This record gives sequence, structure tokens and C-alpha cells, in this order.
Amino acid sequence: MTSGAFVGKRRNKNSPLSYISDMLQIGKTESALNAAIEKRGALFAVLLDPDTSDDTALLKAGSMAAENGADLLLVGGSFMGNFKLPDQVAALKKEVSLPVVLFPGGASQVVPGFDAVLFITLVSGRNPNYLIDEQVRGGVLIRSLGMEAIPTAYELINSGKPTAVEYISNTSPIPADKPKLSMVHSIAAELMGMRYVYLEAGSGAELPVPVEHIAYTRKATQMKIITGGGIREPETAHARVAAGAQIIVTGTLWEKVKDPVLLQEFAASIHVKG
Ligand SMILES: CC(C)=CCC/C(C)=C/CC/C(C)=C/CC/C(C)=C/COP(=O)(O)OP(=O)(O)O
Ligand SMILES: O=P(O)(O)OC[C@@H](O)CO
Ligand SMILES: [Mg+2]
Repeated sequence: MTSGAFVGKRRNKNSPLSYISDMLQIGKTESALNAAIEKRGALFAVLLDPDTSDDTALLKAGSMAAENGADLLLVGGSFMGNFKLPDQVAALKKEVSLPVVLFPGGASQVVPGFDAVLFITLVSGRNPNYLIDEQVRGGVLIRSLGMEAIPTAYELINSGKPTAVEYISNTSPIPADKPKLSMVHSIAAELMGMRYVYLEAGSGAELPVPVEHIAYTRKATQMKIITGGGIREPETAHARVAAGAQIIVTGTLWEKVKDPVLLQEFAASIHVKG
């Protein structure tokens, strides 16, 4: 096996290792997100479900979110079996000027067209498949696509009933009443070099991540905090920004509710710096 296919675009062909230093820089999308966080206080992300046979569903949902205050579009699911996704992402990228970022449930979901990928590691679990195996499989694909990766710790927090992520990953979530357990996982992730941490209640969760989990990670680390799962009201989003979260993700809500005003209310509750 040659390494040629996996090294992405080399910018300086005279230096054999130049591609590594290029790739390890904080990329364009992450820099733009960091700058937007600085400016607005926190960002509003909408998660789009890629598991759809409707060719225009992603485009419609993404455009509506973009027109009504979203800062970032995430695309991902616990399962993903949509071979038309690259075309759908390309169509979405033509239409909206927001970053479109892959949030993968596994390596098989790595396809071209995204601005970046959340390179997640399920640090709250003890399943080696989601700690290293998917990353090894996905990493070579990401590198060969020349795609930007944002190293992100993924922590699953108990939210009432079991969620798809818990079931699929075969891991136990961190107990909801043990925020210090999130904190110690976050510290370890930061020491491993991760720059973002996603505190996740799970898609469609009964209860969102308790604010204490966010506050403890905020106090103990400098990573950017993403949180999502079970957030259905602007007030719930605002409370998590006040606790230290910098990206709020909502997904399931918009599968039933197509309400531009509610999208705008979410954006206003999250953009605490205006
Ligand atoms: C870095 C790469 C290439 C892969 C990492 C893979 C890891 C660690 C995954 C963690 C476990 C997992 C299954 C995460 C899924 C995250 C996600 C996109 C959740 C949102 O999807 P849901 O809404 O729960 O899915 P459904 O709509 O299918 O229920
Ligand atoms: O679908 P919801 O419950 O909004 O959750 C969003 C996201 O955090 C799931 O990974
Ligand atoms: Mg879902």
C-alpha cells in the first residue's frame, strides 16, 4: 500500500512533510467558527438529517435555517445510507453561504463536499470502535479528500430514555447528576489535543444536557463547547449559552416544525452579543 492516495493535496512539493503541517493547522472553517463565536457570543447550528430519499429535503431545510438566523449547518445521523448525499450537499453549498459540516456517526459516512468534518471521538464511552477504529477508517478518507477536520470530543450524557447514539454505540452515557464526570472527560480530551467538545443528550432526547455539565467543562477547559439533544425552546438554548456553551444544536424539532419565526427566536436567544 502506498501512502500517496491518503496524503491530500501537497502545497509545497519540495518539502516531503509539508502536507502534514498544512493539515494540522486550524482550518478555514474552524477559524471562521471561532471568529463568529467571538463576535456573536454563541452560534446557532441546525442539524440536517441525511437519511432521506427526497432529493430536495436537505436543500429546503438548510435554506430555511440559513435564511432565519442559523450560523452553521451540520449533516449527520446515527445511521446514514444515502448514496445521493454528495449531490445533495453540493446543491446545498450552492444555495447557502453558511459552513456545511459533516457530523458523522461512522467512517462510512465520510463523503466529499463538506467544508469540514467534526472529527469526533466518543470519549464518554469505552467502546474501542468509537474511540479509535472509526477514526482510523475515516481518517484516511478525510485526508485523501483534503477535507478539514475539527478534532472534537463527543460526550454522551444521560437524558432520560435511551437514545439512538447510546444504542448504536453500545456505550453508557455519563449520569445526568454527575457533571464532574463530564469535566474529567473534557480535561482528558483537551490534553489529547481536541479543540471542540460536544456535550450530547442524544437526538430527540427527553431532557437536554443539564447546565452544570456545561459549566464544569467551561471552568476546566478552553475547548469550544457544542451542546445539543432535546433542545426545543429558545429559553433552553439561552440557559446553555449562559452556562458556557458556544454552539447550540437543534435537529429533531425542525423535522416537525417548519417555523421561520421560531428559528429567528432561537437565533436571538443564542446570539448574546448581538
Ligand atoms: C471521526 C469519524 C469518521 C467517525 C466517528 C464516529 C463516532 C465516534 C461516532 C459516535 C457515535 C455515533 C453513532 C454518533 C452519531 C452522532 C449523530 C450524527 C447523531 C445524530 O443522529 P441521530 O439523529 O441520533 O440519528 P437518527 O436520526 O438516525 O436517530
Ligand atoms: O435532534 P435534537 O434533539 O435537536 O438533537 C440534536 C443533536 O444534538 C443530536 O445529535
Ligand atoms: Mg434524528
